[in-house]
Amino acid sequence: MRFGDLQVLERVDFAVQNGAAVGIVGPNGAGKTTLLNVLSGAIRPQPGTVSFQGRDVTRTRPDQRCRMGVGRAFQVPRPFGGMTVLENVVVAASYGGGLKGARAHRRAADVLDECGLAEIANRRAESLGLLHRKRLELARCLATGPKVVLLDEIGAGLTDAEAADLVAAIRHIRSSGTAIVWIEHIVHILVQVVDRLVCMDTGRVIADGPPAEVLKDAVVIDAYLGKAAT
Ligand SMILES: Nc1ncnc2c1ncn2[C@@H]1O[C@H](COP(=O)(O)OP(=O)(O)OP(=O)(O)O)[C@@H](O)[C@H]1O
Repeated sequence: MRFGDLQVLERVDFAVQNGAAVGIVGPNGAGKTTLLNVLSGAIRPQPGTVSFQGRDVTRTRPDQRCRMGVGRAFQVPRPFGGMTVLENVVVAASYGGGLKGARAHRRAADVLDECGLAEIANRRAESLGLLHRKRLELARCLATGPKVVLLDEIGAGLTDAEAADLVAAIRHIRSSGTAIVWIEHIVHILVQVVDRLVCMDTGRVIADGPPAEVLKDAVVIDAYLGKAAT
């Protein structure tokens, strides 16, 4: 993937198995969000292919990929501010999940429970603080009934207690068989959920494997962890 003269992803070969949980780390500007954009269909790789469950989806629109089971939670949540929390999740269940009427409402109610939002279901999204906005972003993603969720820095800005709740919620998602691809700078949170870590730097995958091994890889320490620690 390139933007003008800027090569943002280069020879990235990346596969996620059914039900797997993969963390993606790397310095700012490494290309992590761009990779999620390619996987979700927001941008088309040039050249390159994206497959989902054995089907080439490179030319499939993001909304169609969502209906197929590719869910996404964005780094900067943008809910429908004038709608309530419940209405936002019903929209996701209906348009992203393809459910109608009572079934969409039932899915939305279940997801609100799962994400700890049931008590504020009738609040307008525009009135929410950061924690609840992040939870709503996750809820909207889950309401689409995904087979894989692409999560972009949903832990950023949360307190330790809030992050612990988030870890529990994401573990629960995983236990239901949904695969997880999670970009996160807060590595100690990430490794509580994932069993594989991919480190990117300047558009390339520089390490890919069990978290304990990736975190002590000299190349990863030099490109990412060393800089993060200083
Ligand atoms: N639409 C775009 N047009 C031009 N350049 C872009 C575009 N999107 C991303 N970039 C550039 O691509 C590079 C990778 O950006 P990307 O957001 O994928 O990095 P990242 O690893 O997710 O970073 P961060 O950890 O800061 O979120 C950056 O140099 C960014 O400025």
